[in-house]
Amino acid sequence: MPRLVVVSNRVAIPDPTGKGSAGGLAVALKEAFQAYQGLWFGWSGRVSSHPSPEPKMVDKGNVHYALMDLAPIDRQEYYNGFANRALWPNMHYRLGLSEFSRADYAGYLRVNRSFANALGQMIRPDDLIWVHDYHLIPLAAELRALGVTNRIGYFHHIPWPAPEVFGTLPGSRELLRAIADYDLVGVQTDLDADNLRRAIVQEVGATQQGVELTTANGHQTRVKGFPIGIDVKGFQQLARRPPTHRIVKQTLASLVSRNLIIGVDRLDYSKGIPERMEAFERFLVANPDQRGHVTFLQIAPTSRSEVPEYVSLSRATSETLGRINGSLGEPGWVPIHYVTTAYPRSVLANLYRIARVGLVTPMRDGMNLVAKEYVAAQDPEDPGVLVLSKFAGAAQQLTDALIVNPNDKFEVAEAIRDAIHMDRDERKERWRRMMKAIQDYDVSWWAASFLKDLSDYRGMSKVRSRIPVGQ
Ligand SMILES: O=P(O)(O)OC[C@H]1O[C@H](O[C@H]2O[C@H](CO)[C@@H](O)[C@H](O)[C@H]2O)[C@H](O)[C@@H](O)[C@@H]1O
Ligand SMILES: O=c1ccn([C@@H]2O[C@H](COP(=O)(O)OP(=O)(O)O)[C@@H](O)[C@H]2O)c(=O)[nH]1
Repeated sequence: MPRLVVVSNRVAIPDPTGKGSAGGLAVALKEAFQAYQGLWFGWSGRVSSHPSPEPKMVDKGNVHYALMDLAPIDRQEYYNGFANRALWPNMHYRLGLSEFSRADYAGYLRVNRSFANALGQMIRPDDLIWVHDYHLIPLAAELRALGVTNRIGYFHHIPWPAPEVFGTLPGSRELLRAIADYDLVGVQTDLDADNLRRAIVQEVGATQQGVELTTANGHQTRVKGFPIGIDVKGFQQLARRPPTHRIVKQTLASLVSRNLIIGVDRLDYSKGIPERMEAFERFLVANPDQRGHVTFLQIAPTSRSEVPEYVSLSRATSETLGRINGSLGEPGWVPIHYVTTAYPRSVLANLYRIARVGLVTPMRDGMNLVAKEYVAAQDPEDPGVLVLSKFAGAAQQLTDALIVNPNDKFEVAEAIRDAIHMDRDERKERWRRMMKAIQDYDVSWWAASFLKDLSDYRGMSKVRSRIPVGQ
């Protein structure tokens, strides 16, 4: 059995108390690491003025964690800058927000190179290497340039936009060349896969046969959709537990007999939070009988707060919230409850189960695990209704949600109305079909099918003679 080497920007070390809120990737990889001996390499999350070029090693269970600190300039240029101010908005179709800077791009390439230098020394000949996320696209190219011939896979968690959109980003062709140095590239949906294959053919001159692409140097790359799933059973168990957390008890007490609508998202412009608040406002204006009978709880943990666009979003969201609560609220009833704290998954599971409507309306989203968690948490005998944006990857699988265009607040308002009034039989039938979709493609399926495809790779991962990107 080969060793599994996972590389990601954020590394989730298990919380010894077991109480911490595990991130999506940590849960997703937990099972993969049970089947393989593992090494997980990435950023420690710490910034230090003189970071060591060697990782700090931490051992937990059968996984070795190799953690790299970043210098302040690296964090700024690589994470806040190129990854989150240029790539993230471009890949979420927000070209007006995409800020390219040559210095940031150079910082992005520099961090990828220093990660490759540190990781390259730890690689054994049979290791399977699995890289995650847009922060690390050039990593395989850098490893190849160091002589690493192992099988290397990459999973892209966010949307891959149409070639015409990605092509607007300076450096995009170089990044496409770099991505072709992976042996297997996984994306969330078939549409993402089609977009990426078209771009590699158009910009790098690769030839295509089905999901296989061959570049001029003879390297074969397979680009396929592997929709990420959740730990359905684990989430169901959490949701069935009686509410003990103060926040859940308080929410229940404050609802009295009102219906709860819930939204849970990082405070990110891709999630459409102010737009969703305005759709809820429209719902209340169009359905005055519902005023005082429904509460919308939006949980929106602060995210990437050093990036200017996120600061503006935070301000705009608070303004929208204040305006709506001021104009439609009544003594004893606040229409929208808004919190920017992150809650543990156990609390979310209880809240999802209480909520009559799950409102998941991103403007664009790779997958959106919250949509799947909301479904998993429901009471089979009295399930709530999921209202889901057509632009979330999850909409490709959860076709029994009420699918909406988040740009149309009238349409979203009507879906909220339909969800509130939907009879129990229809709710049960829709829920049953959505449950089947998330059970058939859960997180174990995701990790196992990606790793099987990567293990089966029989192409030749030759050392590149060409210069790595950015030189
Ligand atoms: O690490 P941060 O900058 O705080 O951001 C949090 C994570 O956001 C992104 O998540 C994506 O992956 C999810 C799971 O595949 C998917 O459901 C979602 O649609 C994506 O937005 C990002 O890809 C991660 O790197 C971040 O850690
Ligand atoms: O207060 C919070 C808000 C979110 N989450 C978790 O964060 C993940 C968000 O994943 P998603 O794919 O929906 O969006 P992302 O933030 O990765 O873009 C989900 O597993 C949520 O349960 C959490 O643990 N606490």
